[in-house]
Amino acid sequence: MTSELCDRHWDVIVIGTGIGGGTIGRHLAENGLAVLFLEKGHAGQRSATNGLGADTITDPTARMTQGWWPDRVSLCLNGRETQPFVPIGAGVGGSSVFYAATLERPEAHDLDDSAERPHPTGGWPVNYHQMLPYYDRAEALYHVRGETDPLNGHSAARLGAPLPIAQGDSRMMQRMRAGGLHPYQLHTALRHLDGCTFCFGRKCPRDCKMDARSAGIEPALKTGRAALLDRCEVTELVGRPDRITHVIARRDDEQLTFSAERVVLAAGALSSPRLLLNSRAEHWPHGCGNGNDLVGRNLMFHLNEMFALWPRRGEAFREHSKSIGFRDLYFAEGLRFGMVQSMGLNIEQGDILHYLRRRIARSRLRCLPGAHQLARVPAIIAAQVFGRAKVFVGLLEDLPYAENRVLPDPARPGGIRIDYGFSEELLERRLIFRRLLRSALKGQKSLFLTHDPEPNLGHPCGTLRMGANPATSVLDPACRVHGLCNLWVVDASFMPTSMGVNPSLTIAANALRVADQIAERQ
Ligand SMILES: Cc1cc2nc3c(=O)[nH]c(=O)nc-3n(C[C@H](O)[C@H](O)[C@H](O)COP(=O)(O)OP(=O)(O)OC[C@H]3O[C@@H](n4cnc5c(N)ncnc54)[C@H](O)[C@@H]3O)c2cc1C
Repeated sequence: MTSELCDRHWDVIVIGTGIGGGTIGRHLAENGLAVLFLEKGHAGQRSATNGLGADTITDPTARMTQGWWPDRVSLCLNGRETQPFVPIGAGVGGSSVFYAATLERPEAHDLDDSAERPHPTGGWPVNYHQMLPYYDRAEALYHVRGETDPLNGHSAARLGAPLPIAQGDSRMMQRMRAGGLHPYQLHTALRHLDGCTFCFGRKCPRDCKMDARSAGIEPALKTGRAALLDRCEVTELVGRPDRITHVIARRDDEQLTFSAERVVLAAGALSSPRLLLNSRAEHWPHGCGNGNDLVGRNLMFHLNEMFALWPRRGEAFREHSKSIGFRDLYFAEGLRFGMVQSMGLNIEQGDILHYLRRRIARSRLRCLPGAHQLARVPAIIAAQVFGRAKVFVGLLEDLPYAENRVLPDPARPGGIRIDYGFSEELLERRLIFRRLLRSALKGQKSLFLTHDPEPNLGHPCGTLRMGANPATSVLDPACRVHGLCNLWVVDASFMPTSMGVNPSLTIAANALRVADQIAERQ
């Protein structure tokens, strides 16, 4: 079968099957194009009920089989070198099979420049109004349900009805309203079949949670015009100065060559730049599309500000529901922050203990004999007095800086290196965000769980930024690599700024926009 896939000249090859790749591939296959998906990870393991245990979490083979990125990355964070595993997917559906399915729209100022809300890059080359029909379509494709945000009221025509809300959550929303906030039920990509167990943060065994697999790859394959080759890592793009002619990949130690009229790169914001930088030729001496040394730069993550909120005495959360969000601090005091949302996690005594011990380890108390054990006492008291708490996260927008970048790891062939530092501007904005959060939560029993700034390594973006000017961007406004007539990028790399919301709805909407342009050029 593999040789048949290699022999055929495809209409489109899509590299990577995450939200970007799955969404565009489905749309193109449904519009009559022959699409080949090439995916580094496995197609199997629809459900990950066994998950990764303490004994397997660092085992590359187990990680790969379960759909997680297999290798450690070399991370230089603010000058400190570490080798963590990053929480990104490597399997059919990419990271989205593990995501929490919160598909929220950004706000107009995330994309547009205006006198009231100046945009840090002067604005995206596609404005909010132009994106709106694609947000509608992406919401329909991913069966997004939830309540309209009372502060924005932007088109919710396509939103499905929110799920019935648990009593504890409903009371918490009432208290938030009484405190002047404007909470609403989060927008979630969920068909909600009978017996739904809310697979937020883990693989859904059915077509209930809508991700790139259930809403992208599987419907694409059903058209009969698409094919998928898993365990197939693309290692190089080959071509003429203005055109990709071949895609080189490795599968089971065998080198394979594929060809197509068009190539769509959707390997994720950490991997797509690496592939371009590894694609060198006489006419691409610094890598494909890298004439201006921008490939891999402007890497952004959100900063996570996590806090716990406790219910009132006598109230309890019955389930790990991920239902509440608010945008009161999205843009405040003339600054860009982001939305706040529940994470679908409740914390108990053990989690509070863990948190307190982490704080002690960082403070001068760490020198006190027995301080580690002493933390048990306030943890037990907190858990008994307050009960279980609900965890929230404030997503703080990150902005692009050229020195923050991803590149092939010079120390490990095939590896990823990330150089990332917190700018002064980000750290200052973070302090203000925390102050505003504290003030918004006044009168509620709350506890900040984040101490040091924490980049959300599961939200990388911006590494192949889109722009009208080829001197300052890698992709043109249609997400085509400047100077190449048949290479597009549709994963999170294209984003000029990280916005104040989760990225997936925008990645999906943009993939539909690019798909329309490719289909029209047929
Ligand atoms: C635990 C978790 C929860 C999250 N929750 C949310 C949420 O609620 N809402 C939200 O909007 N976002 C969420 N995110 C973030 C979101 O999942 C990602 O931003 C989004 O899925 C990224 O999609 P992508 O298309 O850019 O790439 P990816 O999902 O990274 O997909 C890229 C794919 O390409 C493959 N690939 C890489 N290199 C190659 C190669 N050389 N050859 C072939 N294939 C290759 C990879 O294996 C992978 O399958 C979450 C992320 C995590 C980890």
